[in-house]
Amino acid sequence: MSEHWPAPRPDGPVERVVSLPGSKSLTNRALLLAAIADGPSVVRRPLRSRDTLLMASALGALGTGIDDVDGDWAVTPGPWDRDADVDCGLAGTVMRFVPPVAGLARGTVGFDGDPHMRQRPVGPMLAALGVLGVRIDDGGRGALPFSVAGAGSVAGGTVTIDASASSQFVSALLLAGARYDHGVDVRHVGKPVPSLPHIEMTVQMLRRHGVEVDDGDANRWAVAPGPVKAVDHDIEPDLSNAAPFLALAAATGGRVTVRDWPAATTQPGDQLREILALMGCEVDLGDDGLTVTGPTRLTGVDLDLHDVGELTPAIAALCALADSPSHLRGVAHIRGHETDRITALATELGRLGGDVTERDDGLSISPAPLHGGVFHTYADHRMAHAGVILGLAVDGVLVEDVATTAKTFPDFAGAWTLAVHGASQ
Ligand SMILES: O=C(O)C1=C[C@@H](OP(=O)(O)O)[C@@H](O)[C@H](O)C1
Ligand SMILES: C=C(OP(=O)(O)O)C(=O)O
Repeated sequence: MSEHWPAPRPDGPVERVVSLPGSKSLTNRALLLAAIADGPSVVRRPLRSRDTLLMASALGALGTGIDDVDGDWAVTPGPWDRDADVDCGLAGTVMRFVPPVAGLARGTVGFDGDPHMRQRPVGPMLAALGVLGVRIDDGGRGALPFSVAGAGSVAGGTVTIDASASSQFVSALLLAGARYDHGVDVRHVGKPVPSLPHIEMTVQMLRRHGVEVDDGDANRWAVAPGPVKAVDHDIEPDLSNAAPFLALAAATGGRVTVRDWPAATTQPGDQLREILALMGCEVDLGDDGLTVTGPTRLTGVDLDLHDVGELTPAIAALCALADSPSHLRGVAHIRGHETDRITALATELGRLGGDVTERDDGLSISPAPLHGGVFHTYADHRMAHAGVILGLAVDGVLVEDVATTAKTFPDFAGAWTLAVHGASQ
């Protein structure tokens, strides 16, 4: 795979039916809950990508049995009785979800990751864990690398946290909370918590495991102490990774069906239905899956993406192809994602001729003639998605390091080429 990948450009409207790999967020929650459950269980149709393999390795290093059975993952909780090292890679879910359960291990668990992972926010969560009784050594940095001195049990209780930098701080404490002696009662104080659907996903999955969660008040989540019942999970397709494939219909005036789109889901990617409709697409959720039919011209949108920040790169790319201005707001927190996505999008869209204004909490994008060139991706899978979307409508877009998509999508370049050109290419 060359470092600068020529994004495939179709000859005309694309009509395609695609099946997509499983959800990163559902797979990593399912693995973690299976590992702290009261018996063995199976995670069916899991995503196997860098982020989920890192989660499986982390839980395996602690002492969990994770076996491949016909493509599914059979998980057997084991005695967490050893020291371990956890590589977080660039996976927020590994850096945030594993430390709270590492406190339940008997041993010292070290955490580190990719160079950029040391910049991603985790300090408020480490401080909250300290209050709950987990011993952390982070050298006062509030960032990777750090270690957790697992004592075999965690007291738990009430804690106040500013989770405005990432919803994953809250999800992480809730996922572990039932196994703490007193449960957890998490109260958020600060600017609004982003990505609330992901917290709802955590709450729903905990309830499936028989865990009692009180989320009746805004900015407060309480998990009662008790066993985490072993239950099997069927992983839905990753609806956020559906964004470029649905954009293929939107940008070419074609028609794309994503199979197995769930009728009801907590995945924030489900909001693509509403967003693409606002941009002028026809959207139909039926028995075959979700079908999006693109318009002759895309309309710009004014959107608060606070709840669905991870969709911003793909939507920004579509906005750059629209024939009226767009304003994407409410996503200051995505500056702490795989890269500073606001600056990265403004820089890279601008480099290809886009008319983009960077705001503190988002981007304004106006119609402008685009041209080819290198689209830098900053080790960010969703920047690569933005690049290939632009390449649908602009000749000569070269996506840097398309392999970075392996974070959440195995062989994305292959799947994308097939989606754009069909089986004959
Ligand atoms: O809990 C999760 O699985 C996620 C929560 C969100 O994180 P932030 O709240 O940090 O945006 C999202 O962007 C990320 O891709 C996955
Ligand atoms: C923000 C993202 O990932 P992470 O789970 O690493 O935070 C993402 O996938 O867009």
